[in-house]
Amino acid sequence: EVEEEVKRALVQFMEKLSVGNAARDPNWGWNRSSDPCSGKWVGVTCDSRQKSVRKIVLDGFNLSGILDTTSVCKTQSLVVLSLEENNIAGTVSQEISNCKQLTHLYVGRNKLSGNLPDSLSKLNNLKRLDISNNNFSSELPDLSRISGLLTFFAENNQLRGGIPEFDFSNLLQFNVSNNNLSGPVPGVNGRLGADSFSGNPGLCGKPLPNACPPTPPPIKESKGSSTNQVFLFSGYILLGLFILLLVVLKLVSKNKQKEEKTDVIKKEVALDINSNKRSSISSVHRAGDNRSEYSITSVDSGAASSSLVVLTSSKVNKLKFEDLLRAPAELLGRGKHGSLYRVVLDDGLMLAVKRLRDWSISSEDFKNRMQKIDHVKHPNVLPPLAYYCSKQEKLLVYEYQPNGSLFNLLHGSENGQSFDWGSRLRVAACVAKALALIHEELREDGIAHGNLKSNNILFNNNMEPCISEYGLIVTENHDQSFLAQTSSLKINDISNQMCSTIKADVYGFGVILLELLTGKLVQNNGFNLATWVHSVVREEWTVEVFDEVLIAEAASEERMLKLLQVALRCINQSPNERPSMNQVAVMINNIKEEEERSISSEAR
Ligand SMILES: Nc1ncnc2c1ncn2[C@@H]1O[C@H](COP(=O)(O)OP(=O)(O)OP(=O)(O)O)[C@@H](O)[C@H]1O
Repeated sequence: EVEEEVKRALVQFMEKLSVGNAARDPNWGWNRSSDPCSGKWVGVTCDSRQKSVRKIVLDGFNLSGILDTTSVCKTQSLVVLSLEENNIAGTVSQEISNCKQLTHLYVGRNKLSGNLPDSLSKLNNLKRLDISNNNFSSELPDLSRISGLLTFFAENNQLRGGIPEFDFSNLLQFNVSNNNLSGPVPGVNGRLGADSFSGNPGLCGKPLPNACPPTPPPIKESKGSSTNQVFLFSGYILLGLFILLLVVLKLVSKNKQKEEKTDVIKKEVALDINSNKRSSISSVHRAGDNRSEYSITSVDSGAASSSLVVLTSSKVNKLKFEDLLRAPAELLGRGKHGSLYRVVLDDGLMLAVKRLRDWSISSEDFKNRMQKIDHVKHPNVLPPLAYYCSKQEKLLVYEYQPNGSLFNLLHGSENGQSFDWGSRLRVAACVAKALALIHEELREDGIAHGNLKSNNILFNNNMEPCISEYGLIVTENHDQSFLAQTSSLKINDISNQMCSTIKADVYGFGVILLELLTGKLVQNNGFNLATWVHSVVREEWTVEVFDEVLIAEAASEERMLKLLQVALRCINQSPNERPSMNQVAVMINNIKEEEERSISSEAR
């Protein structure tokens, strides 16, 4: 039975919600004399033990009272609260954050009003949020911390203020049209159309037709929102300083010419970057050498500890730090370890600049690591083009890949519809080979990928998959054995740690195979892909796991099963049982060749 206190709160919630409604039929429930679970209250779903309420779904019941958030969130086990299409008034109060487990909150098509509470941002399990078609009139809460949010509907309210930065990389649907929002639309990376933002006279910028007026350089900004803008605006400041620099330089060089002939020119200019700290930028340029280095050094410390270093890729050997800062930057997303910006250079070359955060690595180690990472050359590996490293800031520059990620292809608007079996097998084979190479090349340096997931597999101009963001901060994936193991490892046990990072990559690759085979998200509403596949296979309903799209195209069940076997070996709970990426690459290549043979024999 449900706890008495929770039951009492639910009865109160309903009393307020249905005030003014005619008496309900006798099967309505929602009274103190029956239990929400065993008493079958209308709209209530409980867990299998009938002990806790999991869902309340009361859509279209003509409820016309007010929403008592405090009472309903006494039910902390609540996962779904859906009250759409009623006439409910009142506000959503701060106490909504007590509903910690909520994954779905639907209150659209009601008469709710007032402020949206900041505490909404604490619902970090939230996947779907619908507050559309109400009278909410506050600013949008900052939901960027909810990285798993898939849909957000807030259209047809009176919301005002700017749009906070959302994590658009996972968002499948987003709508804030017909409100009073203003300011620039944050970078949506072509994932959303104008419809998502229309009907807000004060909004501007892509994908809306009206461009934003030129932005003035920042005056003193409040701390929270300033860091990203500093990155954008420091470009303008720098441009001014750069012109100044040229003038100064001309004067200085005139004097110096007489003294000595040197092929090294050193320039120094003070600039104000990041939180008003005085820093200086110096550039060293060697005649006849196409490598350029730019250093930002703190005036306070005076230590020459940081620089923008262009790596061996020929594409940007003339890239200058100024070019990077001057160019407009658009936020593409915020991952666990930093933000990603798209920067368009004057010559049209598009770069993706990753601004790393919270990585406690010394500048020396960081530089060494970048040099090593630069050695990996493979058509299916995306190397960084340049990096920048100072005490406060670490940037990595990649070429922008316009064709999106494997995650987008599988779970984006098309849901993998046009991603056929042959292509999926090819992607699996290419990625396996490239990952095997990364392991081979970097094993001795103690570097593995560290964060392998479908978001980090990008498609280049030729729609070839490329492994990106390797060798950075090691991220925990859902490989529990890895977590358990690393936490018990001694810190100095480097080779062991290395081994488990490599095995964690194999696990990550196994999960990518599962995504390719099932078309399902890795995590969704408490759903875990690996656990689900295991349970389906255990029940011997194996064919049920495959993506409907693959079944519909009559892909070879035999070969899908073979690939599934490889995936299951990769996600083996015990890391030592997992194959090496070399072995995986061979197994997948065999499956691919088998597929190609069968296609050519069918064609005959
Ligand atoms: N070079 C690139 N070109 C185009 N898109 C990119 C590039 N690098 C990453 N992306 C895409 O931009 C989005 C944001 O990238 P970001 O690296 O910030 O997120 P993430 O990979 O999910 O996070 P993290 O790696 O920090 O865990 C992702 O959807 C990713 O697929």
